[in-house]
Amino acid sequence: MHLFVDNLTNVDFSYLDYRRGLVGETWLANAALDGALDSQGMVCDFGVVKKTLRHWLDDQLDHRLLVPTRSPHLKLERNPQGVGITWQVQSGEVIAVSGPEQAFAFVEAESVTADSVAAWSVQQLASAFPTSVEQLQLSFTCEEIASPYYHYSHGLKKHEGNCQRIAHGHRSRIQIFLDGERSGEWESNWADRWRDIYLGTREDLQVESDEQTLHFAYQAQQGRFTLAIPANHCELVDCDTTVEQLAQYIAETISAERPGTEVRVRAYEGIGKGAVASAKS
Ligand SMILES: Nc1nc2c(c(=O)[nH]1)N=C([C@H](O)[C@H](O)COP(=O)(O)OP(=O)(O)OP(=O)(O)O)CN2
Repeated sequence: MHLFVDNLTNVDFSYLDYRRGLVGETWLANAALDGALDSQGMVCDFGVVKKTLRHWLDDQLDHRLLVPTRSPHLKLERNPQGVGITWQVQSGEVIAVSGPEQAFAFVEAESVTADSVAAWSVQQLASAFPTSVEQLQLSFTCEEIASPYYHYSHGLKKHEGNCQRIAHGHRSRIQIFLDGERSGEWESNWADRWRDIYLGTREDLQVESDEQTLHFAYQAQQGRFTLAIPANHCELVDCDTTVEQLAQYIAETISAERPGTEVRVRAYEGIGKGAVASAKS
């Protein structure tokens, strides 16, 4: 018998990609199980399926940096403070990240794709279900978005939860209204500007930064985090990168270019949530 659960949960994370660099991403998770019927006449109680998988996905993938451990572009070191990673991008540039172990997911694959992460997750979940479940399948899909969207990575050092991790991210739609009218042109501008971007807070910038490479570091509840990233993969902002403050930043930036226009921004963080901000200069 075959059982399925669509849209189990969504996971927000970043990953290292040879071509794109540091990519913020959001996937929806779907599950399917094969097995015989148990004494309740079920392959497995939906309550058990959803609780088990949501707990594992929230704990092991959500808000982590996914690192493909079989990639030739990776160098990985473990030290008493946690993990240090160096990643070579196709352009020849390098991204270096360090932080506590819990900020990373080490995916045994050559690259991070929806299929490789699903296959690795299924291996990790091998003993999570009763023996009556013969096979588990996971799949990850992207939210269908017909309008512009961007992928960003960031870290919120003041967040008491896992958003404090320096390199986690989202795939998010953006809606921009000028004098009440939706502007596809401005939405496309921001989707291009923030494609695979790191949004860094200026106060986290370190003195060793130069024109080529920006270095960020901070101490948060889970430990010390550092990131060195090519400057052309990064946009610096003077605020924390909560979605409230990013929506305001976008609205004010547009408003400065379009004085006298009422600018309203509806910025999403991942799927189905975000913030609205307005500006007029
Ligand atoms: N009001 C705000 N709350 C939160 C913000 C924010 O900008 N404004 N940001 C975060 C983090 O950036 C986090 O990455 C958001 O991820 P998400 O998975 O959506 O957050 P949750 O863990 O709360 O939700 P789950 O659906 O349970 O994963 C957090 N909060």
